[in-house]
Amino acid sequence: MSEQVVFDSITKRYGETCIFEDFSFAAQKGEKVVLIGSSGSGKSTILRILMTLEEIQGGEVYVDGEPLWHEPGKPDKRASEAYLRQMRTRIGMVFQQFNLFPHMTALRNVIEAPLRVLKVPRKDAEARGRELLERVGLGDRMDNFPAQLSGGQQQRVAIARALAMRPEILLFDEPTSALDPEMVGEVQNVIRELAEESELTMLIVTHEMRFAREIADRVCFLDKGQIIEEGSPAEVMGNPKKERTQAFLQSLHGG
Ligand SMILES: Nc1ncnc2c1ncn2[C@@H]1O[C@H](COP(=O)(O)OP(=O)(O)OP(=O)(O)O)[C@@H](O)[C@H]1O
Repeated sequence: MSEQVVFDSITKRYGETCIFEDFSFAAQKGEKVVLIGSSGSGKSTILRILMTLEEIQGGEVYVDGEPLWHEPGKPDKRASEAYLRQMRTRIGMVFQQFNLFPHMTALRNVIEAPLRVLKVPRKDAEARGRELLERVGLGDRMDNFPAQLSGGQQQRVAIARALAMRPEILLFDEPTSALDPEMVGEVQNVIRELAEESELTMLIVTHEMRFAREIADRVCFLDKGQIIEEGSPAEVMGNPKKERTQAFLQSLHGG
C-alpha cells in the first residue's frame, strides 16, 4: 500500500489561535478513515486543508507524494491558484449542507464541473451524470431542482456530483448531520456501498458511531488538534485505551 495523503508536521492557526501544531497524519491509498472527536477538535479543518479551502502556516501536505502547498519549482512561495486547482481535481468533498447550485437541475449540478473544469464533451458528461444519479438511486429525479428534492436526495446528488470529477480521494464532512433522522439511512447506505465497492481513499468526519464502525478501516480520535488514539473500529470504539476517548464515547452514549 502507498500513502495517498500525508500531513507532515503541519501548523494551522486562525489568527492567534493555534489549531494544529506539528500535526502529522497519513492515509493509505484506498483506505477509509473516520475522524471522530468532540466539537472544535479540528476534524473539519483537516478536510478543509486537504481541499485547499484553508491555508497552513507550517509543514506540508502531500497528495500521492506531491506537495500541495509548496508548488514544485516555487517552494518558497504560496502555490499558484492554477497549481492548487489542478491538485484539487484529485479530491472531492461532500459537505454537511449539500451546497448544490439551486438554479440547476440535479443532472446539471452533476455535470457542471466535468463540463467546465475537465472539458468533457456534453454527451459524455451527461451519460456519466445519468449513470451516477442512477447509482445513488435518483434515476427518476434527474430533472428536479434542489428545492424539489428532500435533504437526503440533495445529499445524494452532492455525492454523485463529487464522483463525477473522478476523484482519487473523497472527503465527507458530517454528511448526515443536517438531515432529518428518517433520511440519514439512505445517505449512509450510499456512502457505505461506495466504501465497499470503490478504490477511493475516503476521509469521513462523523458523529454517527454506528456508521463509523461499519465503514472505517481505521478510526482516529481527535482532541484539541491531536490524534489521541487510532486503530480499527473495534479497538478505538469497542475497547478505547485512553481516558479522553472513553469520556468522549460515554458522552455520546449518555445522550
Ligand atoms: N474560520 C475560522 N476562524 C477562526 N476559528 C476557526 C475557523 N474555523 C474553525 N475555527 C476554530 O478551529 C477549531 C477547529 O474547528 P473544526 O471545525 O475543525 O472542528 P471540528 O472538530 O470539525 O468541530 P465540529 O465537530 O463542531 O464540526 C475550533 O476551535 C473552531 O472554533
